[in-house]
Amino acid sequence: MSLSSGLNARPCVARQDLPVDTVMLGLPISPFNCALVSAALVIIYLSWRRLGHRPMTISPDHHHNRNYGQIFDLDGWGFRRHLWEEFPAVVKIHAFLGDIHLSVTDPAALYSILVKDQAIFEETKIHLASGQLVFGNGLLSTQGLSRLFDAPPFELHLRKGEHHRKQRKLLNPLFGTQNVRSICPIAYSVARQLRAALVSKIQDGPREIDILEWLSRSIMEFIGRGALGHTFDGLTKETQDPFGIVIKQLLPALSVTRLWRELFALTGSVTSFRYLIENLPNKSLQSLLNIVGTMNHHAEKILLSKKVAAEQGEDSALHQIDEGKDILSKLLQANMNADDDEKLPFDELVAQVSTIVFAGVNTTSSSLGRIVHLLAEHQDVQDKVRAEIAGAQRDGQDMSYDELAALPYLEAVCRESLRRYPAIPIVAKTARKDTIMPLSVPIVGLDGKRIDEIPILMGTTVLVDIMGMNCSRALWGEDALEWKPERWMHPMPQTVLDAPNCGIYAHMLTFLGGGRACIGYKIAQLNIKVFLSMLITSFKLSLSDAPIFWNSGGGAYPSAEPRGTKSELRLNVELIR
Ligand code: HEM
Repeated sequence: MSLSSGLNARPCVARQDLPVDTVMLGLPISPFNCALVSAALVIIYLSWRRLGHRPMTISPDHHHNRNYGQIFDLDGWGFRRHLWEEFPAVVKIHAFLGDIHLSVTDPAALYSILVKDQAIFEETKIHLASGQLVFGNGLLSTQGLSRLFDAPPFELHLRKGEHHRKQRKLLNPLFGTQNVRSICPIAYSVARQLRAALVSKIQDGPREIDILEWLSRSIMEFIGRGALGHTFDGLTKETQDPFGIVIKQLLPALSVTRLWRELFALTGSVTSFRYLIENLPNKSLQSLLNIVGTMNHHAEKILLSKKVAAEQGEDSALHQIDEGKDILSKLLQANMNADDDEKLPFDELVAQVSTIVFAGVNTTSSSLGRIVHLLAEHQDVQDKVRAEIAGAQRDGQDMSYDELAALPYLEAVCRESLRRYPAIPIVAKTARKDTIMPLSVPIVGLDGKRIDEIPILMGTTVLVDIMGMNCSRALWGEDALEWKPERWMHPMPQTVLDAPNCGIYAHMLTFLGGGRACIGYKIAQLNIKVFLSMLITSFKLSLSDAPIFWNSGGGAYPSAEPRGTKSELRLNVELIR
């Protein structure tokens, strides 16, 4: 076949030096080359099966011929919006190597994917395999809720069953309101450092500043101290903590290696996936591995120091940063007190450390960055939020978690920004067995037939269009695409209340829903509100001449040029108090 002929056509110089029994398809026999050839054969077989043999009855003829790359394009906003507007509910997307994905915005279908049938709709292969490679067995990468899926080859290679649920059971209470309340003073302490850093930049008068840089550093510091009991010192030292540096490098490193990871995930095995990545002499992949190595080394160091403190009991807590109020210290305590079969092993605890920083920092920076950008554009809203906070503060004292949560206009601004501009606009899930996906409202296929529900075949990937549902006109009204904090000062539209509620937050999908919803959403809200209240009462933020483009892709971030790879958000900052 063409694979072998292609390889045989290569110059034979290298082969002539080798004994006959050490070559295979023109490559020297080594474990890596065997794996490479096997992987290539599996990938070719899978692509052939997808292209030629995949039944096309899985979705309505509501299909779209454009490339899947457009959905994840850095400038994919327009294309996605076109999809929701032209094809509400469900649309067929042509994906990698001829695969078909369904992009979904229908609330009943989303309820089925995220809540009712969440055991069927698991994380995609690339998500799980990459997560295993990068974090090990952390929350983002352990397999889900069900023992249903024992079908080879993919599931055989992942640790199955209740793994993810077991981790959530131990971790969920630690991210609850009580613990979030107790880290509120840490948020204020970091907010004051943020204020001091900005004040030092504008001593000589108002100035244009890349505010995102400072927000990201502060959020990293808050998550470091509040969640891990570790200071990155990102606001005080010029040199940055090595753990902080690699955490920042991880997302870009994952983006540039996406194609390789997509390809290797097709082998259906985490072991082969890891083997291929570790052995392919490719600069980007090797750089990803270096980042992962450094990140895990530091995560382990943090955990070991916390573990020693936890074992020494309460006295040692007093000597720790923020007196051991952080979530990791509490996790270690909970793990020590848990029954043997509920305990997490050491490697799974290490995996949670980098998972939490990775999942928390970029998303919160992006969301807070978006809010300050919107407030710079809408000075009237900025003034109103400032007046509300100033009116509620007693003698300049920090407001408690509950007092902040009770400010209606601040809440409205946060909700509306998180609704209209979710930091993660799309996530993907794969059906692990054949199922039926219901629809709230029947749709009409291109053949004119009415479609009430959609049969989904095992292996089909569905794209949960978070932004599409958050901005659905059918749910939120004709003004759904406008940013209007005032909408939250009135009762929610009946259409939203009547739709199946699949999100954990304010009837929207920004923090997703179901068993894999964001575990840190209360921390994110606390973080956003404390930092915002400090910023808005100290500074006036306004637009400068610097251009700002919001890029899409896996997660939203601003840059100074379209499709910019460097994130930045330059605003004018003026001290007012
Ligand atoms: C505004 C800020 C945030 C947004 C918009 C956000 C959004 C999300 C979304 C959409 C998911 C699901 C991802 C997927 O299924 O692929 C998720 C998961 C997760 N988030 Fe967040 N997040 C935010 C802040 C945080 C914070 C502050 C933390 C931790 C301190 C955190 C920790 C996590 C973890 C550990 C998961 C994985 C949960 C699991 O699979 O069980 N997030 N987040």
